[in-house]
Amino acid sequence: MKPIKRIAVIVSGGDAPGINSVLFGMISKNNDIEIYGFNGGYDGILNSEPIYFKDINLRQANVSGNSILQTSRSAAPRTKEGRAKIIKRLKSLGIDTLIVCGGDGSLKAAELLTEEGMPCLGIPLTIDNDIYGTEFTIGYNTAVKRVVDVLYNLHQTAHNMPGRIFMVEVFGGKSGHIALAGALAGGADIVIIPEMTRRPEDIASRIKEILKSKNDYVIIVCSESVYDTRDYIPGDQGISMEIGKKIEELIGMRVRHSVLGYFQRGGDPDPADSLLALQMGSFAIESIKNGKSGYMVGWNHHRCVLVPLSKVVSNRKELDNNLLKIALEKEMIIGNEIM
Ligand SMILES: Nc1ncnc2c1ncn2[C@@H]1O[C@H](COP(=O)(O)OP(=O)(O)OP(=O)(O)O)[C@@H](O)[C@H]1O
Ligand SMILES: O=P(O)(O)OC[C@H]1O[C@](O)(CO)[C@@H](O)[C@@H]1O
Repeated sequence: MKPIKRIAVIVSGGDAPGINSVLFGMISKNNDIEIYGFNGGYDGILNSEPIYFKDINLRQANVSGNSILQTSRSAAPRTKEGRAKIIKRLKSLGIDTLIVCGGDGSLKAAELLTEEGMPCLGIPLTIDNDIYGTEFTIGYNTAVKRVVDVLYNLHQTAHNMPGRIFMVEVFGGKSGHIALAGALAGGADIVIIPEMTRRPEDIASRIKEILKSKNDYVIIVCSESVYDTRDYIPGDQGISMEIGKKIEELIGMRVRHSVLGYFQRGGDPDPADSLLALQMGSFAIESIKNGKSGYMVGWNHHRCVLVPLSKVVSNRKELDNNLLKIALEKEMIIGNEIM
């Protein structure tokens, strides 16, 4: 087997806390391998010069959410011609393997590049946690913590001025992982997620029930993508306002809103994400040394594993069953699973 000398790393799609820790994990195993990075995702391969990582003090950067490598959404990998340009550029620099840190779209591109002649390895990095083959994605735990921090504060103002209804809209793309975990950990009363149906009438009657029995307040967590009349477009915000309006009409009470938005994606990583990222970065290098490509590094049963990229991109990740069961038992979800 030909010894691997040069690896390039990119971050692609939405950023997530923990990028620097992935790099830190890679460098500590650097031995006989040169590691380069490109700023700006797939576009960066075409438009920028590689950065050699040995020159950078990663120890300090490890704890920061201000990433050494910037990310982007780019058009190039979506066409065969674009991918051919990316492969040509990487080969001209003598790169043996490309490591792609990103979400499902980025990993799809990595799968296609591998098929077309550029060996790639994927690392699941997205706050949404919506990637098949891994229990957690890098950035997810930090994003859930952001939601929970807000809910803790909300409980206090809600307690101080009782009798009110609060609605918090959270990120998560087309999945409800952040909303479900955030709502449970943050003690919300109701959670609205894209995987389950939600009739405003049912939500309204549950709100009335809670206000009557507890006599204090109601906190609702709503996923950003729960549109019924059209498809969700990444970055869309405001569906909670629409649902809130319907609830107001049904109950005759005001719904008070907070749309969390990008605040959930920025900031320093929590230790859980730093440690996950460090291990995935280190494992990726180890795997490349063992001649692996065409895989994603996943996290299952407390350890890193390799999952074929083809499997990752052709399957949908289910919600955590235990969390879903608890939310249903507590009547935080009023609806049925969407098939
Ligand atoms: N079907 C596809 N084929 C080829 N390349 C793709 C495809 N989908 C996405 N990509 C590439 O991956 C990049 C990132 O994809 P996308 O914007 O969907 O984010 P992501 O990686 O899914 O992360 P996140 O959902 O967390 O933002 C795109 O800008 C594009 O370059
Ligand atoms: O930064 P953009 O392109 O507006 O995308 C926002 C989307 O990206 C994500 O943060 C995932 O990276 C989603 O949670 C969110 O809907």
